[in-house]
Amino acid sequence: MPRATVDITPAGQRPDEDPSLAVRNNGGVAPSTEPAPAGRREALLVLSFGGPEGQDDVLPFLENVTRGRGIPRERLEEVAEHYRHFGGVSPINDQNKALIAAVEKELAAAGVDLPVYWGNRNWAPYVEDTWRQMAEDGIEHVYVFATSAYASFSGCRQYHEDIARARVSYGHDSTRPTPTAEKLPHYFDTPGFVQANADALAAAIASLPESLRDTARLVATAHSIPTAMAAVAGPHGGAYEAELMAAAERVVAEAAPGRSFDLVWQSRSGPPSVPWLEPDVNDHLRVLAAQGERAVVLFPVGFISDHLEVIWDLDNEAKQTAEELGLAFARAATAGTHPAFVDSIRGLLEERRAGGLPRLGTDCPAACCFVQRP
Ligand SMILES: CC1=C(CCC(=O)O)c2cc3nc(cc4[nH]c(cc5[nH]c(cc1n2)c(C)c5CCC(=O)O)c(CCC(=O)O)c4C)C(CCC(=O)O)=C3C
Ligand SMILES: [Fe+2]
Repeated sequence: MPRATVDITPAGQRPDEDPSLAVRNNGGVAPSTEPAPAGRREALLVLSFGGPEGQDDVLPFLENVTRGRGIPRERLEEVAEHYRHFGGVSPINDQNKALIAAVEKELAAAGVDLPVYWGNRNWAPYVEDTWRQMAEDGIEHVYVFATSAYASFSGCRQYHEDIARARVSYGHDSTRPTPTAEKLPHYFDTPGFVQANADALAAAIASLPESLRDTARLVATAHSIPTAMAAVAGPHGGAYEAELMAAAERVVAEAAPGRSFDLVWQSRSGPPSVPWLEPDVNDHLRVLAAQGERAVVLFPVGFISDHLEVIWDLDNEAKQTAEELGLAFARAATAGTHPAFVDSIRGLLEERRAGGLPRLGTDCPAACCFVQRP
């Protein structure tokens, strides 16, 4: 089946025709258009956000996440409470371990002999430590699967920066060369990611009482980001919203053909004076109730696992909002370890190993998603 893509760049234009592409935003390494050289020792790195493993980790973790980001103290204390509610343990680490186990199994079944490593930006195992391990294991080239499917500073560029930092951190005091690396492209439009989300949406619709299934309002959610960040997402701006809209359209076309849906935002942070994408999911539920809607199905297509921002901000907060408004509520699962999603991850890896034209997320113009820090 041909791979569906959304053309974020203008017709016929490759991102690297942009004159700002003197240096690629890919850890300093231009992605190859040749097949992987025979005999090169390669690995897959699952690069993620990281999360605390207990109450003592919560504040140091939050300090790592927000260092230099201008997040008010009150917001941090509020988010700390969300983690404390779950014993200070983020579900994201177990979810990443499960994803890695599923990908390892998938690669083995397909006869792809490639070790899979795990590293994070904000908590152990830190990506710098994983990089050292990979280098010491003799790995020469790393394909990086970031646990975000979309463009934006937070979802793409920051992962490129993590890769660059990890490469340099190993390079200085070692006898072996630091491995080269390439980030795998955005994957919101891969058939497996769409299929996983569509199956989950169909199941969530089916979980409602029969009388509400056909009329329930379908609501896609994603992490809000500052509007200034959204404006510069992708080579030409606006790619975060465009990719999310494209993904949600495909998911609904698959799970509930012909039905309309809304795309709204969750988990806003930052000081109130800084504008973020709106409407917030809770405000949107109020509008829907006022319009006479009786049921909603939320599908968090902006995330790939049911981590804390999903289980707290949707299963607690948004659900409670819906209850207060008398709206029946269902929440679709994220892609998680759905076999179709895992299959598409193998596909992304094999696509890059075969060479060919690198796509957005692998080959990003130098200024892509660049945001001035607060
Ligand atoms: C676009 C996006 C994704 C999706 C892409 C991706 O998945 O990467 C995402 C994912 C996640 N965000 C997460 C957690 C947090 N995000 C924060 C803060 C922020 N997120 C932002 C954006 C995003 N975030 C932004 C613009 C900020 C403001 C600070 C800054 O400009 O960088 C804060 C600080 C407190 C707060 O302000 O909320 C926390 C604790 C977790 C882990 C959950 C768990 O532990 O299970 C995950 C997967
Ligand atoms: Fe976040």
